[in-house]
Amino acid sequence: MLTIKNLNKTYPNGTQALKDVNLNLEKGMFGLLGPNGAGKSTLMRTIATLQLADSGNIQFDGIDVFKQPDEIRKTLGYLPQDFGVYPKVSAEMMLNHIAKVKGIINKSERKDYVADLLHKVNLYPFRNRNLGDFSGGMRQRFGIAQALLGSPKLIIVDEPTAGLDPLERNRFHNLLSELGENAVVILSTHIVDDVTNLCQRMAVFNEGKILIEGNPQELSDTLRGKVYRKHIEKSELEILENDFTVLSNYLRGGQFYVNVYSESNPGEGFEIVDNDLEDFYFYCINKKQEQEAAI
Ligand SMILES: Nc1ncnc2c1ncn2[C@@H]1O[C@H](COP(=O)(O)OP(=O)(O)OP(=O)(O)O)[C@@H](O)[C@H]1O
Repeated sequence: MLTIKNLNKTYPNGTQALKDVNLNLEKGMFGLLGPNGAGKSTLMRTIATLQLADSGNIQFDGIDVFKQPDEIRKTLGYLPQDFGVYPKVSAEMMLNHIAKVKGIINKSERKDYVADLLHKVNLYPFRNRNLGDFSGGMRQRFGIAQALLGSPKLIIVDEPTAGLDPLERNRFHNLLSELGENAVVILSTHIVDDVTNLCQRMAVFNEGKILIEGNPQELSDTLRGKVYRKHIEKSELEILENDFTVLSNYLRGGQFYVNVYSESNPGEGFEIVDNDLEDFYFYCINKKQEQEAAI
């Protein structure tokens, strides 16, 4: 349904944010994982018709995104990373306005529709409050509501759960997975667990390129039996990094641990772990750095 072909983008300052990106996405949720500056937002903004690429093309259900931006906007729901609001307008008034712009002409139909959306994101009790008086999480939920207006068939959400408390995050996840039944949903996030839990397909994106694409579970399984954990003192980390492929280091219960990639048991004190997508993600990013170091 969404086809991205040979997409390239270099900003005027010389930063090459997209390097020959190719993707084919079908209905369902697609997760985009990548470190800061990988180019995720650039890709999202380009699909959302907010900026042009230097070359390449994007098609959605027969619509050429660059040539027919107005057509794609009719079927697009977009939640950007930084969602600005008009501070002196109430949530209900703003949604009502956007609904009108999106073509919901009938007044009472629009009222019901907006009320339903406000219920969905748990903002109905605050519908008359000005957006400027919303908390960060409430603002984010409002952003989600506006992205869902008009039953979009292509939904792009850039780090949508940032600032949401655990209850609202769950609520949003349920909402997104419902939407994924009828739409192409692209979820850009730093939260690896969200991709594991929600997405049928995913890609690891770094330095403007797709490093790998696939099903989260299948990708994670490629490392099965090759990730080992060891409890170490923090001061030992540097030595370990010289000898092993350290995927990550973290604290658990106040203790310092490393996860290491190895074809066989790396030695005393290491135990095999039930690896997850996060290990795979770090493995991809790490491998890329190793390849660059070897060149
Ligand atoms: N308007 C711009 N002008 C110049 N460089 C830009 C611009 N926007 C982004 N960049 C650069 O392009 C690269 C990709 O940025 P982008 O925001 O797309 O990454 P990202 O993966 O979304 O990062 P994050 O996870 O931090 O949001 C970065 O090096 C960034 O500094």
